Amino acid sequence: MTTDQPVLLCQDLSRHYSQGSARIDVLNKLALTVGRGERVAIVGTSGSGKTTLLNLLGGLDDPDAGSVWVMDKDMAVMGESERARWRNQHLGFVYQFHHLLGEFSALENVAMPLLIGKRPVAEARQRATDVLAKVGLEHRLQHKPSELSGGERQRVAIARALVANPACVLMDEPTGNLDPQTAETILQLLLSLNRDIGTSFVVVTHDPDVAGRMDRTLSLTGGRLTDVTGRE
Ligand SMILES: Nc1ncnc2c1ncn2[C@@H]1O[C@H](COP(=O)(O)OP(=O)(O)OP(=O)(O)O)[C@@H](O)[C@H]1O
Repeated sequence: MTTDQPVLLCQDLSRHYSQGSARIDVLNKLALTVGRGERVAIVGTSGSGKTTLLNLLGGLDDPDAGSVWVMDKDMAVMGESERARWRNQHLGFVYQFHHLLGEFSALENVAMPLLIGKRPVAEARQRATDVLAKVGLEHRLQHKPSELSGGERQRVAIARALVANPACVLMDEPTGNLDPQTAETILQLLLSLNRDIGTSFVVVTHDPDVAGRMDRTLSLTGGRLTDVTGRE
């Protein structure tokens, strides 16, 4: 394994949906390479296929054709459980509806990926405590999601995405539905984690400010990605 190996690599990725007799070709031979520590924004109009792409990258859905490589492995050739393990080990997810488990505390939610990965309970709890402190929630460890604010829940979701030290975090509008100040705090936090740990990001966003703080902006149009970074 070389150090310049991409963390994510897609080739010829295609996905369509059928609606009655109609066929919607959402992704059409799409290509994407995300390097180690690279921050990539994905933008596109509503319905252009951003969620479809994110689901394929995360292995939550299968392409009609083409491949998704995570680190040095082709997701298509893995069995279901091996793929789940690989994903758990190398990818983190921050989706809009953060899917925190309502009956568990912030600490338990964040420790969950490590426990699923069969790490010892004491180690998982310690690591979850440390990561929650990093996102400024050391005083909210025992709160359940319903006892947290929207911004706090989003920070718990980020802590959970980062707890296993993934190579890459896939994010869908990580600052959506947050007030500007909380959004800025969360963005700063993500950028500092990228700087300190070298975690790569793939961020789907409608927010030009978020996109502008990534290394590259790719626009999803006609089922493919085009670089629209356009910096001076
Ligand atoms: N399960 C499905 N069955 C049929 N069509 C679908 C299905 N899921 C998505 N689509 C269609 O595929 C297209 C892409 O959807 P997708 O959710 O990926 O878009 P998006 O870019 O994430 O949109 P938004 O910004 O509005 O969230 C849309 O036209 C949508 O209607």
